[in-house]
This record gives sequence, C-alpha cells and structure tokens, in this order.
Amino acid sequence: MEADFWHQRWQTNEIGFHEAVPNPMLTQYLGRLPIAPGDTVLVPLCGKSHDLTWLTQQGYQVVGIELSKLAVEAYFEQINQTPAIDELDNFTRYRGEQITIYVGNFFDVTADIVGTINAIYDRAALVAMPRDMRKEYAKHLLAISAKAPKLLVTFEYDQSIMDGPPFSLSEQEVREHYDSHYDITRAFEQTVPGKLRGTEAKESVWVALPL
Ligand SMILES: C[S@@+](CC[C@H](N)C(=O)[O-])C[C@H]1O[C@@H](n2cnc3c(N)ncnc32)[C@H](O)[C@@H]1O
Repeated sequence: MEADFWHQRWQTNEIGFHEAVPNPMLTQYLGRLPIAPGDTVLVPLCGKSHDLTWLTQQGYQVVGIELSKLAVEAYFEQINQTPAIDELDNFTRYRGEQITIYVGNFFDVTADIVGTINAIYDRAALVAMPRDMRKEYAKHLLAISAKAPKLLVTFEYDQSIMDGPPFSLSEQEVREHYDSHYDITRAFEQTVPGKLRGTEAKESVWVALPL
C-alpha cells in the first residue's frame, strides 16, 4: 500500500486492525523464541499496539517502526509517557522507557539505525503489504535484523472474494520468504472467530528460528 493509504487511515481513525488488548498469539507464543528479558524485540509497522506495552512489561527493550506520527503520538499518550523526540536520518525518533519508535518508512530503516535485534514480532505487518511488496519487505526485514528469531501472525482466505489488507498468505508463500534462513513451524492455527471482515479465514502463528 502507498504511504497515503495508511496516513489516511490514521487521520480518519479507520483502524480496525488496532486491538483493545495485547494479542493472545503474542502472549501465548512469544515464549517459543529463545530470548530473555533485557533482549530487544523489533516490531515492524507497529501502529499504537498494546503489544508494545506488553513486551516492555515482560522486560524487553522494544524497537518499533511506524509510518504514522499520529499513531506514535497516540501510543505515547496511551501509556502516559512523554517521549524524547529527535531526528535521525529519514526518521523522527521517539524514545520512552524501554521503547524507541522510528517514525518513517520501514524500507528506509538500516541495521545501524535499529541496532542489535534479538527477536521480531510481526503481527499485521507482512500481511499489510500487497504481494509485490511482500518479497521486498521480507528481504529488508532479514537484512536489518540479522535473521533474528521471529513470531509471525498470518491470515489465509480466498483472496478472490476480498481484497486486503490484511492480505492472504499461504504456507507456501511464508516458506518462500523465509525458508532459506529459518526453520519455520506453524505453532497454532484457528478459524478466525467471527470471520475476517465478513470472510471465512484461517489465522496462523509461525515460529521461525534461524538455521
Ligand atoms: C495493519 S496496521 C498494524 C499495526 C500494528 N502492527 C497492530 O497490530 O496494531 C499496519 C501499520 O503499518 C504502518 N505502515 C504501513 N506501511 C508502512 C511502511 N512502509 N513503513 C512503516 N510503517 C508502515 C501503517 O501506518 C499501520 O499503522
């Protein structure tokens, strides 16, 4: 999707993807990754998700990347923190307690900017990208995170009856993106309760451990 699409969604508050509580897939399956409190978790395309706060509460350092300044300002308001704000390369950097969020385009982020990453949590990020961008996204994520272990949440449904985002990802596509760098296991699968925007869909949680 183009940046304008997402800016518009935040401006008009059309953020159906934003959940009121930390995502149960995160809280149940993060423990499958070989990380410990104090480690840094990268959350690409983070929005103003409560998942960020849950991660800090478990003792992790969190690095988020988000296009929308509105989202990030709303996040710090939500957690009652006044972040330190400065400019770094193409980004505005917001720093709070145990969390740094870079406001700008994910594709401009470098390994130097994010620093050492011990794990990645990808919810509503890979699936937010149309097919032609997903390959580039996956490649870039590998490059900036030195293939850190990853928890990935995807949806699968009949893409011919509904357009994304979130887009549908088959197991084959998940493996195409990551198989050559990770041992990938589907840790959980469910039919989306109450459907996905009115469409039957399956939700999967993948645990990806570096080869
Ligand atoms: C579907 S939302 C998911 C947000 C969050 N992960 C959550 O679970 O609530 C996708 C987010 O990615 C952001 N985004 C989209 N394209 C981006 C890009 N190229 N760089 C950085 N952020 C981007 C959007 O502004 C939006 O907040």
